[in-house]
Amino acid sequence: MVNGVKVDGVSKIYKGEGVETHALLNVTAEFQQGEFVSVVGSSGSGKSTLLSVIGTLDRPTGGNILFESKDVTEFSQREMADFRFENIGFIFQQFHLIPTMTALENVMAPLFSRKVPYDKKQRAKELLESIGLGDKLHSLPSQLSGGQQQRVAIARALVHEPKWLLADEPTGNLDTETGELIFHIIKSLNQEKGCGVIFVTHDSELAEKADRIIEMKDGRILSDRMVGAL
Ligand SMILES: Nc1ncnc2c1ncn2[C@@H]1O[C@H](COP(=O)(O)OP(=O)(O)OP(=O)(O)O)[C@@H](O)[C@H]1O
Repeated sequence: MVNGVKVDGVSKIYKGEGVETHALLNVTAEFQQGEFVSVVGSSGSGKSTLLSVIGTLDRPTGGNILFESKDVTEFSQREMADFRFENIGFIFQQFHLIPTMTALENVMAPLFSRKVPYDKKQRAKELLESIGLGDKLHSLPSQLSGGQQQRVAIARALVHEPKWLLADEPTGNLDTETGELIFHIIKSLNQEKGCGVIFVTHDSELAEKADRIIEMKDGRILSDRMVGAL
């Protein structure tokens, strides 16, 4: 029984116009529930691809991905969508907020077509308040700074209390200070809510603040170590 996520011999080949790109090559790693893992590596090393296949946004070409022993690579599209809703929140470098919706509406958006046993508006409001946006509930994204928009995106990713937060360079568009603030918000949510975090970053200083660092190169894992255990 895997208590978390097991990536087992996963490969991903992109095919297009006669060219094959081996984005992931036989990658194996385990992620324990609740841990905070950074993923680093040069551009094109496969970090985003790894996150996409773990998050069921994309299917691997080979290998298996097990969440608590359930193999998500065998799921239908529909099963994958339900699985994602229940288990995974994403944040990206681009905030991907809906420009015509307020902060509060953006956070509630993933819940619109879902039946949930709690008050959607109350949940979204409390989450925004907890990350310091209680006075911006009715602001549109265009009225918010980059750091505030990313905070809205974090609240949206966590509104359904997923077991995993997958973050693809969430500080990439922010200045250093704001990037650190965002990192600390994610770290404290990881500690408070117990959601595991896989955090792709180019920022080696931030990466060192995780529990564990995975370094990728050419579609493979080059190193996988606990922070402080060099
Ligand atoms: N949809 C796609 N079609 C074709 N090739 C792709 C696709 N997505 C990624 N790739 C290729 O797969 C390889 C890994 O890309 P990936 O985006 O995972 O790297 P990365 O480490 O996240 O890079 P970066 O740090 O620049 O975001 C690259 O060679 C990339 O060009």
